[in-house]
Order: sequence, then C-alpha cells, then structure tokens
Amino acid sequence: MSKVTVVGAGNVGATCANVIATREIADEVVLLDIKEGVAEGKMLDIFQTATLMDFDTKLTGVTNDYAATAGSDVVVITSGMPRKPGMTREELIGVNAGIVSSVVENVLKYSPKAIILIISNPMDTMTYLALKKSGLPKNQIFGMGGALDTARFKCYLSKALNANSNEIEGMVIGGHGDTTMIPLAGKAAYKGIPVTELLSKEELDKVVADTMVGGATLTKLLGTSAWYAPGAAAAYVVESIIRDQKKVIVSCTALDGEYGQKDICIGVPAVIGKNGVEKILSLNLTADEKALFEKSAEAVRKTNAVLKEINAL
Ligand SMILES: NC(=O)C1=CN([C@@H]2O[C@H](COP(=O)(O)OP(=O)(O)OC[C@H]3O[C@@H](n4cnc5c(N)ncnc54)[C@H](O)[C@@H]3O)[C@@H](O)[C@H]2O)C=CC1
Ligand SMILES: O=C([O-])CC(=O)C(=O)O
Repeated sequence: MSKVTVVGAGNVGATCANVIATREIADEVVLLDIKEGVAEGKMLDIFQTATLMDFDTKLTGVTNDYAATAGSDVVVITSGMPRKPGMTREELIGVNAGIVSSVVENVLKYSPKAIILIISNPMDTMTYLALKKSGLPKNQIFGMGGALDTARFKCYLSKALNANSNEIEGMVIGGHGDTTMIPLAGKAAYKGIPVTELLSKEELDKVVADTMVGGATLTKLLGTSAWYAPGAAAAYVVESIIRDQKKVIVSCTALDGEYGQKDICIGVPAVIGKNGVEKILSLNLTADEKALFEKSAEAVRKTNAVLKEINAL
C-alpha cells in the first residue's frame, strides 16, 4: 500500500492530488489544508470523478489533522502563498518560511520516514530551510522546480521547432527563479539532432528567455501563479519515487561539492527513486554554463541569507 500526502489544498496541491489519483500513482492520497473544509471538499469532488475517469485511489481530505497523514511514503508540501503579477518568487519568503517550517515539523511527527518534496516558493530557499530545520538526510528532502522548468523549456522548443514536445530532449538546471534558471540550449536535441542546428541563435535565445519567465508570464495572464503544469510536475516526481522508476529529473537537492558548490540546495539532474534523491548526475558544462551556474548559486545563496535576517533559521 502506497500513501501520499499533499499539504496545501490550493491550486497546485489539489491539481497534484488529482493527477496522482487519476493516474493511480498511489493507493491512497491525503490532502490537508488549514482552511476548514476545503481539502475535504476538493477530495470529495475528485472522488466523484472516479467512475468517470476509471480510477480507485483512496482519497481523504482533512483540515489540519496530521494524524490522518500517518505513515505516508511521500509528502508534497505546497502550502504557502503564491505570487501576484509583478512579484518575484523571492518576495514570498517572509510568509512562506514560517508555513513551510511548521508543516515539515508536523509531517515528521507522523511520517518520519517519508520522502518530502518541497514546492512552496521561493522553492530553492524553502528546500534549504526545510533540510536545515528537519536535520533529515539530504536524499529524503528535496524540491521540485526543474521538472516544471524543463517541461516549459520543451514546450517552447516544440513551438519553435513545430515538433512534438515528447520527442525533445532538454533540461533546465540552476535555481527556480526568473533570473536564476538555466535552460541548457546547447545540450537540447530533437531526435538526437542538436537544436542549435535547427534554430537560429535569435530563435533559441527567445526560447530560453520565454522559459526563464515561464512562471511570470502565466502569473500575469492568470492573476496568480500557474497550477496545471506545477501540479503535474510534482506528481511526476512522486511517481518516480513511489514506483522506484529512477528517472533522471532536475531536482533541487543539497550539494556537497558537486558542481563546485556546498551548503546550498539548487537544481541539478538527479536519479529519483524510492529513496528520494539517489544520485546526482555530473553534467559536462561548458565554461559559459558553469559561469551561469555559479551566478545562479550566488543568487540562491543571497535569498538563503534572508532566512537568518528574518529569524527563520
Ligand atoms: N516549485 C514550483 O515549481 C512551484 C511552486 N509554486 C508555489 O506553490 C505554493 C502554492 O501555490 P498555489 O497552490 O497556487 O497557492 P494557493 O493559494 O492556491 O494554495 C495554497 C494553500 O496553502 C494553504 N496553506 C497555507 N498555510 C498552510 C498551513 N500552515 N498548513 C496547510 N495549508 C496551508 C492555503 O490555505 C491554500 O489553500 C506557492 O508558494 C507557489 O509560489 C507554484 C507553482 C510552481
Ligand atoms: O511562477 C510562480 O510564482 C510559480 C512557479 O514557481 C512557477 O509556476 O514556476
């Protein structure tokens, strides 16, 4: 029996729970929120699609009742405030640091062995905070950003190439921020053909720029940040853990010398299986890519430093 808890029954959390349920990724999904009745209502609503969508995942919604989450294999943390148009993810740190800290503490009381996946923004810093506060081994707690940014990169590449996005290889490493993410255009390929041979420099530069502000573009269109792709990306990571698929997914994980970095959580390609982050892959980065990674890490460190200033760490 596999059990997944999703904390935060808002746009991203409910979408993630819905994808896990409809794709039967876990036997049981618990959705938890502090807002009275919301998680219960959303899970009942999703349950009423079971006969229409043909799934039989067990679904439970609870208001702040962590006992119901006991024995979870994976816990996805989406609780916290989303940004509004014009804001950066980093501006959410003051509100979300307290929420993420208290949620991680509560989750661990009932599921000390759960693999914890952080979604709340600013995600790289929230992952660092959760890792430091919990004292968990680094494989057990990591963040989702790269799975989503990579999906967006492939989406924009497929538009530029007029090709099927599932036939495109590519990844986005670095921080999950408007200016910190690094779409690796030089390593992306369509059916083995480097995209640098298929698109002009201008076209490729536009794909990279659109990918980096992918979240901001949607926030402007929607008035709040996105949820379909974020929820699906979180469920994609959960599936690799629950089914021990060992997929290589860019994940925000603690580095200890890899990529020349220490004491930071940032996006790098990692093998994701039943133990969470099972291995970090070492990419052969060009000098330019290395410089971008260093700049990205510096920016993430700057946001991490705010945790001390606001007494969150
Ligand atoms: N890492 C990533 O790739 C992405 C991260 N995000 C982030 O995910 C977070 C959630 O976004 P949305 O779902 O759109 O927001 P939302 O406002 O729709 O939902 C957040 C939910 O968290 C709940 N919540 C707040 N404090 C809580 C607590 N202490 N315990 C339990 N629940 C609590 C709220 O009641 C609300 O229902 C935001 O911080 C957003 O920036 C969003 C998209 C992608
Ligand atoms: O843009 C945001 O604030 C939410 C997010 O992280 C994303 O959709 O990439």
